[in-house]
Order: sequence, then C-alpha cells, then structure tokens
Amino acid sequence: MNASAHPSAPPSSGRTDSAAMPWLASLNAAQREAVEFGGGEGGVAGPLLVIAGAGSGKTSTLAHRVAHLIAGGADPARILLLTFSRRAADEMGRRVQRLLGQLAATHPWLAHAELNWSGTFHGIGARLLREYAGRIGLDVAFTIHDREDSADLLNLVRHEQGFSEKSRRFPLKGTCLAIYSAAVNTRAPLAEVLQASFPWCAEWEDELKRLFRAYVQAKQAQQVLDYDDLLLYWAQMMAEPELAQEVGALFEHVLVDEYQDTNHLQAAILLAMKPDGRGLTVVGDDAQAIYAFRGATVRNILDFPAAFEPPARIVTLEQNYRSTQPILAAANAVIALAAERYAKDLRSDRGSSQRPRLVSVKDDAEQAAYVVEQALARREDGLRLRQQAVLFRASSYSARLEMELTRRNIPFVKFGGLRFLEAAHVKDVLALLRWAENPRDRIAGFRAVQLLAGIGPKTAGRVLDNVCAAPDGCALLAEQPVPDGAREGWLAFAALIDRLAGRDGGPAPWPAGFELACRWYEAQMPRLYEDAPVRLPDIQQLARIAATYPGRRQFLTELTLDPPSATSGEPGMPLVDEDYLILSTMHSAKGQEWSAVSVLNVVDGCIPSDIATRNGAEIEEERRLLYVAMTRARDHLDLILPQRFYVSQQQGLGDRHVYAGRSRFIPNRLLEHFEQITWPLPPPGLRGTPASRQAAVDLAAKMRDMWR
Ligand SMILES: Nc1ncnc2c1ncn2[C@@H]1O[C@H](COP(=O)(O)OP(=O)(O)OP(=O)(O)O)[C@@H](O)[C@H]1O
Repeated sequence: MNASAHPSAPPSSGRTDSAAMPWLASLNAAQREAVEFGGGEGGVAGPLLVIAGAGSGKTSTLAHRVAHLIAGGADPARILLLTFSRRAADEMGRRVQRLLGQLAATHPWLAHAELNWSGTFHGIGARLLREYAGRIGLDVAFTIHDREDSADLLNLVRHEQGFSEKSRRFPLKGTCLAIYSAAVNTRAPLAEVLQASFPWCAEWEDELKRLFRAYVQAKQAQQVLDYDDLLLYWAQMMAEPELAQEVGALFEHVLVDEYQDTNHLQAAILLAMKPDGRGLTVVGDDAQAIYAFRGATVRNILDFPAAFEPPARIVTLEQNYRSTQPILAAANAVIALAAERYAKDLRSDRGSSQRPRLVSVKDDAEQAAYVVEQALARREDGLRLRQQAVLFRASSYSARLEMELTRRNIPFVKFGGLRFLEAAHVKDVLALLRWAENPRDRIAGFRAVQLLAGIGPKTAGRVLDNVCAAPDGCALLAEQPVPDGAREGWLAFAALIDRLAGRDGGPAPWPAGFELACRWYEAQMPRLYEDAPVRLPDIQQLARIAATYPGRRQFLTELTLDPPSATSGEPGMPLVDEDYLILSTMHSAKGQEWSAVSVLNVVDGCIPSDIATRNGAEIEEERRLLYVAMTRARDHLDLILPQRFYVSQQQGLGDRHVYAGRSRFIPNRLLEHFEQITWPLPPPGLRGTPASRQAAVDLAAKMRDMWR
C-alpha cells in the first residue's frame, strides 16, 4: 500500500529524525554508513556499492537501509527492491515491516508502509512488460514459458527447419536453448558464445542463427515470452530513452541484492533506468558469485563504481556475525586460493575450540548413516532439526540420505530438487489454463489437447493449426475434426476450455474455473498415470495456491516465475509446526544460515563437479560454491568424504561406483584448519591420541616427498 494514500498519512515533511531511529544502535560502523548513506537534506543520494563478506549482514543492512529510507520520508511505492529469489523478497519485506513497526507508536503511518515493487528481476520485468504492453507492441495476455516449455518450442522449430534430419548430429534441444540463453544473457555475439562455452557446436553457427530467428518468430506469433525475454524485452524497452526515463522516474530508489549474480542485461537495465546512479544501491559479494553458468558476470560488481561520474561510494562489510572463528578461518583459507577476488579481511568474534571436521566414511550408505546419527545427536542436545542443514552439489547426491531419513521416519524438506512445475501432472493442469488464456500458445495447446483419450500428436497439430489460423475468439473448438471415438470427450473438453476462456458468454470464472479444470483433469488422471493417487494431492495443493490469487493471469505469471517445490514422490511436506531437517543444493542454500551444516561428497568429481571442470573459470566457480556452502554454518561444520560412492545417470557412463579423493579445494596445506576423523570410529583401544592421528598425516606427506 502506498503510505501517502493511507488515512493516517505522514505529516507534510514525512521525515523521521535519523537520531530517533532505534535500529541504528544495533549496527556496526560500516553497516551504519551504508544504511545512512545520502541521508539528510541533500535529496536522493548518488550510487552506493556495498561489498559484503559472507555472514557480514548484507541482507540485514539492505533491509535496514530500506526501512531507513521510508522512515526518512521516501515513498514506499517508489522503492524498487530487486532480489535473487522471491523467497528473499518476501523475507526482506517482513524485515522492513518489523523495523518500521518499532516506530509505529509515534509514527502510525509507518505501520502500514508496504513495498509493492519488490521481487526478482524476472518477476518485476513481467509486471512492467504487462503494464507497458500496449506501448511496445506486446499482447497484454502474453503467456510465459518456463525452461521446459521453451525447450519444447525450440524443438518444434528445430524440427520444422529440418535440422533434426541432418546427417551430422545437430545439437539437441537442451543444448540449443542453453546456447540461445547464454547469447541473450551475456549479450555476446553467437560466434563468441560458441567458441567460449560450446566449441563442439561452433560448426553449426549459421544453422543456429537460423533456428534462433525462427524461434523468435514462433514466440512472437504465439504471443509467448520465455524467461530470457522478460529481461531482454525489459532491456530493449529501456534502450528507448523516453521509456527508460519514464520507467526510471517511477522509482526514486532502486536497491539490488546479490549483485554478484546479475548478468549483462540486468546491469544494462539498471544503468538505463538510473544513468547517473542517483538512488541506486547494490550489494553483493564477489566471493559468492555462483551463477556464471547462467550468464551472470562478476564484472558487474567489479565495474559498478566506475560506471558513474563521480564514481559510486563503496562501503565494505568485513565483520562476520555468523560463523565461529574456526569455521570462518577454514572458509577463508579455501577462498584465499581463488585466482582473482576482491580482498576482504573477514573476521569473527565468535570463539570456539571446535574446528570444522573432515569426515571420511566408506561409502554413501555410511555417509547417510553418519549424517542421520549426528543430526539426531544434536537434536538430543537441544538443537532443532530445522537448525541443521545438509548441503550437496547435485540434487541426486542426497538420494541415499533421503531413503535413510524416510526409513527412520525423520521429516525433511528439500530445496533445489524437483520443482513443482516440473511434475508432469502439474504441467498438465497449467497447460489447460494457459491455453484458455492464450489460444495461440501452441506448446500449452499441444499438451492440453493430448490429455484426451484417443487424441495424438497428429490430431492435436491439426486442431492447433485451425485455432491459430482463426481470428481471435472464433476458433469454434467444438467443431474441430477429431476421431469419432474421441468426439464425446472432445465436446466436454471444448466446453470446459470455452468456459475457462469466458467464450461462452459469461466472464472467465476464477478461482471457480480452476476447480472446473481440476475436476475435469482428475477424471483423466487414472488413465494418464499409474500412480495417480500419489499425484492427486499436488493438484489439490495447486488449487489451494490458485485460490489465493486474484485471477488466472496473475496466478500463471507468478507460478511460472516462482514455483514451490513438488511434494509427490517425496516424503510429504511436514506441517509448519513440525521439526524437520533441511536438505538443499548448494545453489539453493544461497543467503541462508543454519547452526549445523553437513556437506556431502566433498570429493573431486562432485565438488568440483566433473561436469564443470572444462576451464579455469568453471573450476573457480565451483570453489566459490564450496565457500558458499561452508559459510552457511554458524556453529558446526562437517565436510564428508565418502571413499566410494554411487553416481547415477552419468551421460554416456550410466550408473556406476566411483572412487575419489578429497576435493582439490582442500589441499594438504589447508588441513590444519580441520579436524580429521574417520567414521565409524574404531574401537576405543585402537583410536590412538590426537597427536598420533596427526602423525599419520605426516607419514603420508613423507611418502609423497620420496618422489619429489
Ligand atoms: N550488527 C549486527 N550485530 C549482530 N548480528 C548481526 C549484525 N548484522 C548482522 N548480524 C547477523 O549476522 C548474520 C548474517 O546476516 P545476513 O544473513 O544479513 O548476512 P549476509 O551478509 O546476507 O550473508 P551471506 O552473504 O553469507 O548470505 C545474521 O544472523 C544476522 O542477524
């Protein structure tokens, strides 16, 4: 809500004295400088870069800055806050409100201040594009394709262009999409992208160009945008000076979290909106840049200050509040070996005698047993499971652990695994809605139509051709040529779609329309899926989520951009008040913290992952990923090293057992930062003393020295 629109609006000055703001006392000097930067009577401040080490309170500093700006008189409706995930945006909103709540007794209007422009770049992009659709030649009813839909459409075009019949093998749809996406997000010429990241596809440059041209045409004809388009269209819109100025003027302040993981397009958007940097604040940590594989570039943060004249003010946060000193020392040692970085002197006042542990176990079964035993032991000591996380490089690494947790009836939630939207049955229902929303969306239509018994790709293709050729709203679905055996079902289906689209006279119903779609779909499920009963709760869950949105369009947009996790096929999502262990990929652990963290498979081949060791830059990113994982821990950190583990679905290799050594990111010279243990512990009589265990390491070094 716009604060000034509220009945108890602020007094005309709308300002609160800086000295009266209660939160300032809790900040350290650097944080306070970042929060207060530009305060006072000088108007909107120039650009600010906050370089923040892990756990140094950058998220909290950003929230404080937003609260500070609002309390200082800034209109919350004119603050744009861009975060990496929707979850982060929600969390930030909550923190800002909590802070402003502290002033509510004396400044009642602050209790109602709400940030209504906070979200991810993609989410905000979608919203602006819809608002400006008419001005930039977009249909306001455009639908958004997720990665899988985009790959399907690209595949269709690839086929139509005859590339699937080439005698030499043309890149597959997933690779084509990755190349397309890399070129769009890095803004680099195709030849350069191919050379740098896809050299084995370089011979197809001309064909790929043709393919991408046709893909863009197909998207435009169908009025669909893919994820990359949300940024690309926004950036193109900002390349029009008049529009850039107009959109830029909507926001007095623009604040960006996790700036190290933004790409060229995102930087271009910001600079076009705020060319002189006034009102622009970005925060980030170059040591935590982990999204280069999606086109992010750490140069954005490194080059930010010099993009303005005078250059941006830099504030560096170096006090770590999260981790104990030994954990921080180990993490610092790991990142100190990085090839290039902004040097930071991260320190912690949290003393502890416990170094992080390097735990050797025989295989992934023992790894799972170890993790469970430790988690339960800590719980016995009073540490809730929710305060404990298990992190891994690839989602599949936790399979054994998930089985063990299920067997022992220990609840857990997993972040970064199968996403809700990737579940086939969820995609089915959304395809129905999307097709009703936009009859030109062929990917949605193709999926929806084939849900019917007796209708295959051929009939579906014919129906879609007819629908696309018909003028808007005149598709006459019921009269489409379908096989006789399918006719009865088809009539009911056509009536459903017409009802959902509001083509049967009444307005499109919502959320009742969703219920109708679900009821129709549930009747099809037993035919479509053997395990229909397991999938059914997801559909019911989807209906519950849908009911919280004002309409179908908002629902589809939000869900495509920020899907919740799937539940079926995994242990049920625990109740909110229940205790549960956190399982997460390292990427999804970004920005989080837990008291105890265990990292699985800290061995070469897993971290760095053997799919990311093609060049130095990829290896450096893997190092930062391990650093991100280690710096999530407050009090306990275990890095686990199975000597033998099982990997599944390796391309070209199939499932197999692998033997591997400790990750190259923890070479021998870093061992002093860790306590090394082997689990299960040998019987007490055979354990030796700490000194004799250290001696074993020295002996190993001597053996190696023999060959120097
Ligand atoms: N001035 C402060 N005094 C005490 N604790 C603080 C202070 N600033 C931050 N913290 C605490 O430090 C921890 C880390 O803060 P936050 O999550 O904001 O860090 P971050 O910089 O975003 O971390 P990362 O980049 O590693 O994700 C939190 O538990 C937070 O409450």
